[in-house]
Amino acid sequence: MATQISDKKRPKKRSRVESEEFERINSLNWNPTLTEKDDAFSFLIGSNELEGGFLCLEEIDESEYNLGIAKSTGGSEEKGKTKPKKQKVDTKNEELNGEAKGESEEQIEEVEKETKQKKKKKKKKKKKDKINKDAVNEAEGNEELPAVTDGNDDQEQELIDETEYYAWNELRLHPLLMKSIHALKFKEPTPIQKACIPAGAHQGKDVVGAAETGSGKTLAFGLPILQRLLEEQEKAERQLPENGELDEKVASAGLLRALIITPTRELALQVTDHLKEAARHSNFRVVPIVGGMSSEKQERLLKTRPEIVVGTPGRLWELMSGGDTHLVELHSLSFFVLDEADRMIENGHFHELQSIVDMLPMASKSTDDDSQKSQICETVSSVQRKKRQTFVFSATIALSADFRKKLKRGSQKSKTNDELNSIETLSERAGMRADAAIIDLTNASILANKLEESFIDCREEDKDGYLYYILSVHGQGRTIVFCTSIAALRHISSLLRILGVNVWTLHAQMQQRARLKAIDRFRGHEHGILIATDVAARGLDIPGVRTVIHYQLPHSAEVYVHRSGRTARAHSDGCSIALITPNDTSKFAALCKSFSKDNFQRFPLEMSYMPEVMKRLSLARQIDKISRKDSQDKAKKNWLERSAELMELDLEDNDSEEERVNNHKRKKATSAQLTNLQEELKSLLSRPLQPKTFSKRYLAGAGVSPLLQNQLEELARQKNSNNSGDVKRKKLIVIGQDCVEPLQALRSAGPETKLNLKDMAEKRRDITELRRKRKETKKRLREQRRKQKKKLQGKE
Ligand SMILES: Nc1ncnc2c1ncn2[C@@H]1O[C@H](COP(=O)(O)OP(=O)(O)OP(=O)(O)O)[C@@H](O)[C@H]1O
Repeated sequence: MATQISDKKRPKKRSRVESEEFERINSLNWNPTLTEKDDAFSFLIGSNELEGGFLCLEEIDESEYNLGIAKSTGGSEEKGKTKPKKQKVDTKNEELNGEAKGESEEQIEEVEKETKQKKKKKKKKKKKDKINKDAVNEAEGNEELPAVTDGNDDQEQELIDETEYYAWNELRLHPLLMKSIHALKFKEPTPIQKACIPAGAHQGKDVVGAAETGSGKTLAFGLPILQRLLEEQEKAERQLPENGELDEKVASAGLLRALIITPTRELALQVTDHLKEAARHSNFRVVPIVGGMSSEKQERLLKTRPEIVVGTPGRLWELMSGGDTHLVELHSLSFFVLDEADRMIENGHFHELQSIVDMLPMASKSTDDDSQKSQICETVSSVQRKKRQTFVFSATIALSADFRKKLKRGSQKSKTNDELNSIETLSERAGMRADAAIIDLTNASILANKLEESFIDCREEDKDGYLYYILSVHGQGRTIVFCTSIAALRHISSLLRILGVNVWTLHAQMQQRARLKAIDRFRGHEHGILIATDVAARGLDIPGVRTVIHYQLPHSAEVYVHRSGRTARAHSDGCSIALITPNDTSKFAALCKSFSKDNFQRFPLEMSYMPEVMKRLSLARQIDKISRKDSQDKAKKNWLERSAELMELDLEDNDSEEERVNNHKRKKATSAQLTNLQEELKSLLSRPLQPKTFSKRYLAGAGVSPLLQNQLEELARQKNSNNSGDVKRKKLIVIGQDCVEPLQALRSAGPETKLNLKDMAEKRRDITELRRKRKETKKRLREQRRKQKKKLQGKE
């Protein structure tokens, strides 16, 4: 019957998408038990609620959301039953589709009418948004911004198997957000997203979130923010008169709704991009405010009054203290986020952050009377003036102090300013409520699940050799090499470049433009190598990073976790290799202790490569030394000449004729030596790195043809499968430049590479004891000698 009426009443020329949607509506199960009084959609939501096991919702009109997504609701049992159905994504039709579920024909007509009206309204708004977005685009220097689409765009209508996205349904996200999630092809929410979205988006709670690196924390706070903003927007629209005049006001209000603070500029830009992706089907604008870029440009960006601002504390505070109107109108702020919160309380960020936090209106102040004072706020309905939510996220919160326990105990006593340098006091000052949801998904080791860790113990002077070995023998996939100091970074990047290894560098003393360029280039190269300081340790999300090398150990366990977390992100795996010198052993043991690790794997090395590695390295070091000396001399000379010029002095050449000749000769000899060294190295580098001899255990794949390489690999596979029952027999693996990436080498290595950390700790204790005894003996001997000397002197 439904089909007949719809056929009669609707114009015959109907779009394919529309007719598909109506077929789908008509094919839905009719629930005859529903009375007119019942909420038309409650049976849909209700089932979802039961299956999802959610708590009551706060301030949410459920019938407005989840409708497009609800078609596959019914919980896990229904999951299997639902036929995978390919359909075009079209938000408007989804709305229509969802709202029409379980309705009579008249209701369908009504819905159609309503949809048309909505379409009209949205068109108007779209025009407005386009103007706003264009302004942002212009201010960002034509930086690409996703266009606001209404879902009618043909290119957007990809075929999507929505049943694949079933796991998202429980989270009841707005259809526009689901549309972005489809576009991002995120089939299911990550555990931290699953846990944070109900608390943050539906219960309106403050959230403290801890989960491993690369686990999707950005969307765990980003989606709740966008969900609530979309809800508010729709509520406001519903409450406004049909003519749409006030609608325009709401759209143009342009209040700051969410302020997200990150510790590094790169992370702020990345979070911005990520949120822009998620918000691409809404009209909310996300803008980055970071140091190292023109403040005028950023002020222009803020003039477009974006709803979401992501920034670093320094630049944000600079603009806030300068009185930027958009940033200081904080009464409208509904979300305050501290990403990588534990880094924020460290030196260098803390004071600006503290000042920003102090600017936030306190909960009591942000009530109605306060906002009534603001003229702008009056144009926005009260739905936009809810309590501010605070989100505090990091992979390593649980490592740093007893923040979690304190929050659980509700020990929220106010502290003095001096004591503010801890996450809990900072969050408290930011207005975090005592009933915040604490979501800690970190395991005992804190480290990412799919991360394989290893180490190489070596002498300080051999570090460069091992680094070159890993990069040249296993140079597969993207690699980040972490240094603690910029001097070390300069040293190894220079050596590696001389050795013909193409590397990019990233450190805090670089200009922002160069920093971003380095990341971009690294991102664009499948086997790229980035040498970085800890400025790249946190948050940087570059897909395909297969290996992280700790050239120097970091100062803290947190930094180790974040550095290693640049690999094995989202659903991928990866490995980390730490280069440990005798000086590092106690630091390393302490690190292992903080991760509750009992054994660690030694990275498998084919030592027969080392003579060739060291030969090349020795030449590179000599070349580096000569070039460095030469450039230092030139810099010194330039400085002298410049200073003399400034002081209008003539530089006298005091060298005698003989000295000048000798200098000239020396220079000529050095230059000849440099040329010889370069020639020698060039000839070595022209052939692939070869092992000195074939090892019993490994066959070297370097320098062999792909065919032979395949044959050797096949042979190795056969050998390994024959040996599978005999664990103790060493495996045969093939390593080579075109073959084995570090993770694979690590996985193929035998059990002998496992290092028991308890044994290591015992050995260390023995060594310490030995040193102590030696010291004591020396002291005793010294004492004896002194006494003997005294005796002798007395006799004399
Ligand atoms: N539901 C999802 N399914 C698949 N991939 C996802 C999902 N959510 C996020 N991602 C992707 O996972 C990667 C890591 O996400 P994100 O940067 O948010 O992690 P993080 O937990 O903040 O990491 P870190 O602690 O290192 O900052 C990103 O590339 C992101 O696009």
